[in-house]
Parts: sequence; structure tokens; C-alpha cells
Amino acid sequence: MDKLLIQGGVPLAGEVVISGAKNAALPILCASLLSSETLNLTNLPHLNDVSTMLRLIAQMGVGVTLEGADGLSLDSRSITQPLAPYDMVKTMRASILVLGPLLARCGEAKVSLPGGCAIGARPVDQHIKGLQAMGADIRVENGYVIARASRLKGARIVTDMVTVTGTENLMMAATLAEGETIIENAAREPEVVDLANCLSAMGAQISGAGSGVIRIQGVERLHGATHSIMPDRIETGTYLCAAAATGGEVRLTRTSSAYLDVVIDKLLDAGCDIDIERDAITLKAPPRLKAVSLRTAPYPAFPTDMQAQFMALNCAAEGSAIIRETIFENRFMHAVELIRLGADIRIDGSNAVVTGVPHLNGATVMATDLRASASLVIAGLAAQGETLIERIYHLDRGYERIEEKLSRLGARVRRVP
Ligand SMILES: CC(=O)N[C@H]1[C@@H](OP(=O)(O)OP(=O)(O)OC[C@H]2O[C@@H](n3ccc(=O)[nH]c3=O)[C@H](O)[C@@H]2O)O[C@H](CO)[C@@H](O)[C@@H]1O
Ligand SMILES: C=C(OP(=O)(O)O)C(=O)O
Repeated sequence: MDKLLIQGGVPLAGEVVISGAKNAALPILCASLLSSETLNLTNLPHLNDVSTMLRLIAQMGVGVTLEGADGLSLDSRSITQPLAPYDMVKTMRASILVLGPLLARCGEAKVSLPGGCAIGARPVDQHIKGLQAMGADIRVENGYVIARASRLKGARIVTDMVTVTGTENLMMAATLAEGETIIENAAREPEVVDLANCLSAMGAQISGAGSGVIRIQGVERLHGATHSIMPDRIETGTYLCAAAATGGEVRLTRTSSAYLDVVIDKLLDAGCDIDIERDAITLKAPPRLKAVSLRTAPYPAFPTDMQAQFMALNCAAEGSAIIRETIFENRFMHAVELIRLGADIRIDGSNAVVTGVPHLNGATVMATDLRASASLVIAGLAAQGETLIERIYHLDRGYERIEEKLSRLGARVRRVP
């Protein structure tokens, strides 16, 4: 199993290109199942989750042709088996996103309950409840969601909580349903909007994406389209944090600050200088960061996927801060590993109190999930001495060529067996 070896203490400097967003690419790959015509995508990130999703839809019969450095064409003219087997979905939460499209297009689906980051129980009851409201007959048996519907019918769905993939699954299913579907309490995440833009380019009738109420007027069929995946706001935020933690100065290109308002505000509060261009962001760190408190919540509030990285920032900042996680019940697993690097963190339920220490010291630590891994990379880059991060396969799920991008910024980091 690969590990990452980091010699810390080098301020990051230079420019790095941000990749397409994992959490937009994954639902959009599933959207290809909705049409028998070709979907062409660009700015697709090279990530293990993307490869897993491509393998999953390919075994259903989708023809996948790579085009250029980051392009792809998907030919779903025949779906031979509407099945997502356990072995292919156990590593990835987003695999549940094939359920809505398969049911809408094929009238049946058998999808294993998904795996993914162990940051909470993460049930899929809202996905199931919404599809049932649209007339699907669904049972959960032997770890599989087994669903049938002759043709889904439009419905008014109010989800119990804001769910990102739940909103995406129901929105995709509704594009081919008979009549209008209204999703209330919908997720407003930018990745939901990117998916809606792709579906609209395929001929779907969607309004309200990006607000709490999405309306979808079902159509008979969707057609082919071309779509460019939005930049990854979480990868962007992660590199901003890495620059901030190391006292560096970096310029991130092919990205946008548009979806990062709260993250950028927190970095300003921490004392960073930030310059925003149309498709680039430059951050210059202060000599020492100030600790910043935050509370995660659905978009447009502070993203849970940036919580771990900010905990790493606070570890060697001046003062103390409270981090409150409200989305997932088990998303502080990085704290014990950060403590191994010398951090002062106290966990009390969904709150973590971080008191800045003068500096962190390198140690061997274990990555437990994707963003926890990112926080350990940030802490390792900022720490004095050598940090060895074990189980970095989590990082490869969501960060494209991370050691290459960091090395380009001057970091002393390499992958070791
Ligand atoms: C592939 C993808 O886009 N993943 C993102 C997506 O995950 P994901 O879509 O899985 O997260 P959700 O928004 O669904 O989860 C929010 C909360 O609702 C709960 N819940 C959700 C659905 C359901 O049917 N029942 C239920 O109880 C979850 O356990 C969690 O506590 O949004 C999360 C929250 O921004 C991000 O951290 C993930 O990176
Ligand atoms: C939690 C994440 O991913 P997933 O939902 O795919 O587990 C993430 O991207 O931080």
C-alpha cells in the first residue's frame, strides 16, 4: 500500500492547475445512462473514483472512449444489465447515483448499498423515499436496493434533510418521468447546478437548480450533449489551505472563487491576502495564521469537505478555535492523527476545540478518509521534519496527481511503497 513521505517546513510557492470536480463528474457520468445518444465530457479529473464509476457503467453496457487529455465520450445506446454489484461500489458512495438513471431509463435497477468514506452511517433512505413517491416499487434485500417502475411519475418530494446525492438522484430520475416533479429542501451545492446544466444540455426541463426548490418537467427522451465539468472547489480550497499553512504564496488557475465565498472569508480571517481573478486565485500567507472557528452546513455555508483542512490550519495558528461539524457524525477521525503531530485538539461530541501550538513535528500517521488525508498532507507540509502518511489510497480517490502538483509548488513530497 502506497505511503506519502513529506519533508515539512517548505513554504509552497508557484502556480498549479486545478482539475475538474470529482463531485460533479461522478453524477454527470451517471447522467449518461439516461440517454441512448452520446454524451461528450471535458475537464474530467483523473481520479480513482472516476475510474471506478467508468468501470461500473461500462459493465452495464456503456461504451467509454477517452478523448485527449481530459475528455471522454459515453455511448449508452444499449444498457445490457442495470446492475451495480457490491464489488464495484464498495469503495464509493457516489455509486448510488446510478439508481435513479437506471430506473428511469430501464424500468429496473439492482444497486448494492454503497461504501465510501466512513464518516458516518450515510443511509440512502431519502433516495428510496423520493423514488417511491415517483411510483417505484423498491425493496432492500441482501444489501441491494432492488427497484422497478414501468414509468416513473412526477411527484412533490420533500427530503427530511438536505442531501446532495439524494437531490441529484431524484433530479436525474425525474427528467424522464411523466409530468412534473418538485424537489423541496433540495441541495443547493454548485455540483447539483453543474449536473442540472448537463441534463439541460441533454434536453431536460429543469428550473430552480441552485435554490432549495427544483422543478423538473419530465420529457420522453434525452439526447446527446457536450459538457465541461466545473472546477473542483474542494481541491481549490485544499491547495489554498496548504499554501496558508506553510506560509507560502500560490496562484491556482483554471478555477473560480465563485463557490468558495465562505472558505475565502475564513482564510482572510486567518490573516491571508487573497487576490481573485476571473479564473485564478492567488493566496499569500501571513507570517503566522490566526485560528478561525467554523461550523459546517449545507451550501452556501461552510463545506464539510473543507473541515479537516481547516482543522490542520488551526493546529499551529495563534489562538484557539471551535470547529463544529453538523453534517456527518463521524468526521473528526483526522484529529487523533493531527495530535500525533503535536496538535492540541479536544473533541466534545460534534465540536472540536483546537488550540494552536508554536509548530507541529513530523510523525507517522494514518489516513482514514479522503479529506482527513488532505488535512494530514497539509499538516505534514507545515510540520518540522518528516511525516509519513499511510493508506493514501483515499487521497487518490479525490486528488489528481497530488504529489506532482505539490512538488511543482516546491514541496518535498514523494510516494513510497
Ligand atoms: C459524491 C458526493 O457528492 N459526495 C458529497 C455528498 O455526499 P452525500 O450526498 O453522500 O451526502 P448527503 O448530502 O447525502 O448527506 C448529508 C447528511 O444526510 C444524511 N442522509 C443523506 C441521504 C439519505 O438518504 N439519508 C440521510 O440520512 C447523511 O448521512 C448525512 O448526515 O455531499 C456531502 C455533504 O456535502 C459531501 O461531504 C460529499 O463529498
Ligand atoms: C466525502 C467525500 O466523498 P464521498 O461522498 O464520495 O465519500 C468527499 O468528497 O469528501
